[in-house]
Amino acid sequence: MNPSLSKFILAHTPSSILHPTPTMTTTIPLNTGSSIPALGLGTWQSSPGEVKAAVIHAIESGYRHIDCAFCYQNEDEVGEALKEVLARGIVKREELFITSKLWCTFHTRVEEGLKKSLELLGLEYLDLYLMHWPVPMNPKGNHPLFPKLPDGSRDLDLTTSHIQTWKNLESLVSSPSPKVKAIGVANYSVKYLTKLLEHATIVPAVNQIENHPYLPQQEVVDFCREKGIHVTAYSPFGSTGSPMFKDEVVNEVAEKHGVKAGTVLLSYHLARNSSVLAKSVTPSRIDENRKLIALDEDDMSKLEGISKTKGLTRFVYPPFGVDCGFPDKPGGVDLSG
Ligand SMILES: NC(=O)C1=CN([C@@H]2O[C@H](COP(=O)(O)OP(=O)(O)OC[C@H]3O[C@@H](n4cnc5c(N)ncnc54)[C@H](OP(=O)(O)O)[C@@H]3O)[C@@H](O)[C@H]2O)C=CC1
Ligand SMILES: O=C[C@H](O)[C@@H](O)[C@@H](O)[C@H](O)C(=O)O
Repeated sequence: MNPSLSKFILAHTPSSILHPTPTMTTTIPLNTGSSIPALGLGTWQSSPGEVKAAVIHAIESGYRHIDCAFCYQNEDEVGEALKEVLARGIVKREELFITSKLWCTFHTRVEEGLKKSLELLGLEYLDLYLMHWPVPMNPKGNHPLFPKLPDGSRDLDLTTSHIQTWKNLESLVSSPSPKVKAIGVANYSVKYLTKLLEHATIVPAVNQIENHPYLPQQEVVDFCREKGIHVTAYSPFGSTGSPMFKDEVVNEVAEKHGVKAGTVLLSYHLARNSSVLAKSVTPSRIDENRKLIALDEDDMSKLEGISKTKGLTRFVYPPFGVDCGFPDKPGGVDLSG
């Protein structure tokens, strides 16, 4: 079949048909011909000393997708966990989907950034490498990850553009023996994606964004769908302390199905044909988060109604001082290109 026709059909097929009974190992196609497991374990703010056990527990209990990043400063421990599960034969490398991300101070050093993450994780290749934010920061500033200017603001590298960074990421894929199976972006708005696509040779496989009923980002999700870019949702519970577990509407939908609030918050993304990342270092919660259900149209319209009534809440927005193009966060320097 003509590839653009099959892309069109996929993009317009309701996810209830694509995933009638979603499970944590349901996979969703990427524009690379590969696919991504619907549920991934998040590792941001998973403390060293806790994250190794969390990753081992998750893989033992069936997770196959782990979301990592150099700036989480725990990739060495995630690597220890991967080494152990692979050595014990619990999984084979090719059964895992491992993502890492290029940090902002590495935009001009893409190969070095990748090499560092691969070394820390003890891997030969990544399944997905993302540009963490479209925001280059000074690689020679007063801190290797979070450089600041004397006034306390983040030390941006205004001589570099996220578009050039993308070109450098593209070279990773076209190198003779690529160490990344796919490249993508994170925290991209429609504005930044539009600029990127004007110059891209490779369409990003994934855009990883904050996404949940308090921040549906429907315009980004629709744009990505139209362009064949898979969306991965982060902070599905509202990040640290899982504030959205208390939401009345979420609990109403959960009660209807006889499940916990977390199941509804995770399943919401499956119904949108997105994958989702849930972070926990608590074994019982890692287990609990495996449960996914098929939500119906009525559930989805209730969940969609939350932000219409309460307005939008974005839980993760670092103080870059940059206008990333999100309508709910105007102001700051425009780096879209
Ligand atoms: N690309 C990007 O810029 C970003 C990517 N991400 C990725 O997405 C992942 C998920 O997002 P994150 O912001 O961490 O937040 P989440 O929305 O996944 O929430 C994590 C919080 O929820 C708690 N929790 C998890 N499961 C349960 C449960 N079943 N019951 C009660 N509480 C629970 C965790 O506690 P505990 O661990 O103590 O159990 C933790 O406090 C990140 O870890 C990271 O991998 C996140 C933010 C930005
Ligand atoms: O992935 C998680 C988030 O993007 C996180 O990496 C940033 O919020 C970072 O802590 C920052 O302050 O810039």
